[in-house]
Amino acid sequence: MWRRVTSLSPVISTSKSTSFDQAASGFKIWRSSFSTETPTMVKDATTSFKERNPFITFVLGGPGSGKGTQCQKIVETFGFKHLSAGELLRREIESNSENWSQMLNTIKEGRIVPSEVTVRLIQQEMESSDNNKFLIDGFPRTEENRIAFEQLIGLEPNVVLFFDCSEEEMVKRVLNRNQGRVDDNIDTVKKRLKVFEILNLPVIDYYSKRGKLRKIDAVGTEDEIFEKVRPIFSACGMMSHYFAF
Ligand SMILES: Nc1ncnc2c1ncn2[C@@H]1O[C@H](COP(=O)(O)OP(=O)(O)OP(=O)(O)O)[C@@H](O)[C@H]1O
Ligand SMILES: O=c1ccn([C@@H]2O[C@H](COP(=O)(O)O)[C@@H](O)[C@H]2O)c(=O)[nH]1
Ligand SMILES: [Mg+2]
Repeated sequence: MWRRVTSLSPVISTSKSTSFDQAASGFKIWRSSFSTETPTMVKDATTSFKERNPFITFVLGGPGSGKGTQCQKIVETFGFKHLSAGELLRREIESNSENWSQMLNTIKEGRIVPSEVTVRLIQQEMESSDNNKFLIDGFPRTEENRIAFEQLIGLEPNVVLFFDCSEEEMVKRVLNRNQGRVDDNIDTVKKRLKVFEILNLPVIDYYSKRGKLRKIDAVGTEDEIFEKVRPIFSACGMMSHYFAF
């Protein structure tokens, strides 16, 4: 049986932040006496995650479109916390957690793990992080995932990135990835592409209609693509995204 999601639990966290974060958060803010540039946010123990007013970015795109690669660059440049849903599931499998074999089979077949499992893992990581800016990579995969996140976490993303890549290029990248992933083979990739088209494109369409989608042409070098991502997160870009929602 799949486990159910636990309720939101209060956490205490401390984080370095930019002035943007301060403006965007409901945290009590104070300046460290050691630095005039690095304000520290102190969170009340009773404050729920939602009240932290986090900045949430969903990062979507087909298998091999470069989500993880670009997230790494966003982390280095803008200091986000990167949460890859697929990576969280792979960690669960490696730690032999409950249902690990069902999860492994699901991933091998390119299917989608039940929402309550994935949302619980994302929730735990977000709540225990002292960062308040999140990149949620490879999630939501389905409309059901999206609704589960919104209902359980009580928040919507501030912005949604979509790395738009041709199938031919995605297949080439996945088959060359060479990281030992059980789903990096031609049979599973074909299934993942189908699942992406049928289940993930409606999510992308939903956010497009909500004005939250930032579509990026993901063909080119990693650096070329990052130059298209950068303005979205530059100080002005983030402010306008934040206040637009
Ligand atoms: N712009 C690019 N050009 C060529 N290769 C790239 C580019 N971006 C990423 N890659 C390579 O393609 C492979 C897939 O990239 P990455 O792991 O970032 O994709 P992903 O979208 O996270 O895929 P998945 O959904 O399967 O996790 C990696 O080996 C990566 O080094
Ligand atoms: O929200 C999610 C994210 C991922 N999965 C499963 O994991 C694999 C790999 O995901 P990547 O994002 O490509 O690392 C994916 O094909 C799904 O089987 C999931 O079920 N739900
Ligand atoms: Mg990835």
